[in-house]
Amino acid sequence: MNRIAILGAGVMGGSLLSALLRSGHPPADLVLSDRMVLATRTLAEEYAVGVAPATEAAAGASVVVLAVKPQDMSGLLAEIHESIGPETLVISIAAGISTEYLENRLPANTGVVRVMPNTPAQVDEAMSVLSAGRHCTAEHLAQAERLLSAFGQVIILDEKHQDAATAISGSGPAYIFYVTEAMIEAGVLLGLPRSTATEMVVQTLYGAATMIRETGEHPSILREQVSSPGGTSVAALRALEDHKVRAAFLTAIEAAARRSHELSAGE
Ligand SMILES: NC(=O)C1=CN([C@@H]2O[C@H](COP(=O)(O)OP(=O)(O)OC[C@H]3O[C@@H](n4cnc5c(N)ncnc54)[C@H](OP(=O)(O)O)[C@@H]3O)[C@@H](O)[C@H]2O)C=CC1
Ligand SMILES: O=C(O)[C@@H]1CCC=N1
Repeated sequence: MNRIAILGAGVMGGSLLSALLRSGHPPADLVLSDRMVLATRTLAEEYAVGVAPATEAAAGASVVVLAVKPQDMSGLLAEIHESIGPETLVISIAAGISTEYLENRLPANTGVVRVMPNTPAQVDEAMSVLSAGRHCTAEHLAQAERLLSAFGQVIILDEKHQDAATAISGSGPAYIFYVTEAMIEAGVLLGLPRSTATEMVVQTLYGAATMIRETGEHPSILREQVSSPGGTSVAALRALEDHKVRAAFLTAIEAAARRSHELSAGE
């Protein structure tokens, strides 16, 4: 039995579903469940996968992916408790929800892996950070790693780092999209057509990210290469320093990690 049940068919559940299909999982091995029955049916029809109530989906699965909001997790765990078999691997992608929280609400000795993925899973460029629960075997962890590395990079970390991972890579795409919006807006302010500004910004982000990855250079070296003495870049960077943009990023990412920690307490 290789069935994977995805419980929660929202943004992330849908992203994981499409990523798993692209990576070669047969549609017959995937089943989706969500309390929004109509939306689930639409998604299931689009991808030709099965749809079932959470209890039924979980009962027939070797891997159960929990993709509901942290605030909905305890209700879902109560619902599926009886459906989790001794061999079932439970993978949770919920921000802030610890493996201990999950283990305390699942049958004794259930293998649990906590994962923080991100939406670039939609384009096979996810960053997924995995942490093993107490009863997770080496085979469980390898299984989770295989599943997630099909649509991006995987790092295995001690669970104490999950709030940081959530703040950096889980929420990270939101910060990058925000910076992208701001740069496009600046282009429009300078009189460029929006579509032209968008093309310039997107290619610049893509090129800069590719340079960081391919050169292996520290970003500060790459930034210095752009900053000609007495030139335009250094004038802009001074304005960013004046507006404390670096400090704003530190504060913002600390706030995200704090929020992840609060979610673990059910707040
Ligand atoms: N979005 C992101 O970038 C990332 C999200 N995550 C995590 O993924 C999880 C899902 O987030 P996201 O996809 O954004 O949220 P969404 O709200 O888009 O999706 C969650 C879905 O689960 C449904 N749901 C709630 N309770 C149940 C239940 N008991 N049974 C079945 N379905 C249920 C919700 O229904 P309803 O709409 O009625 O509430 C909703 O459709 C969260 O825990 C989040 O922390 C992790 C990494 C990145
Ligand atoms: O904003 C959130 O809570 C989720 C978790 C990480 C990304 N999105």
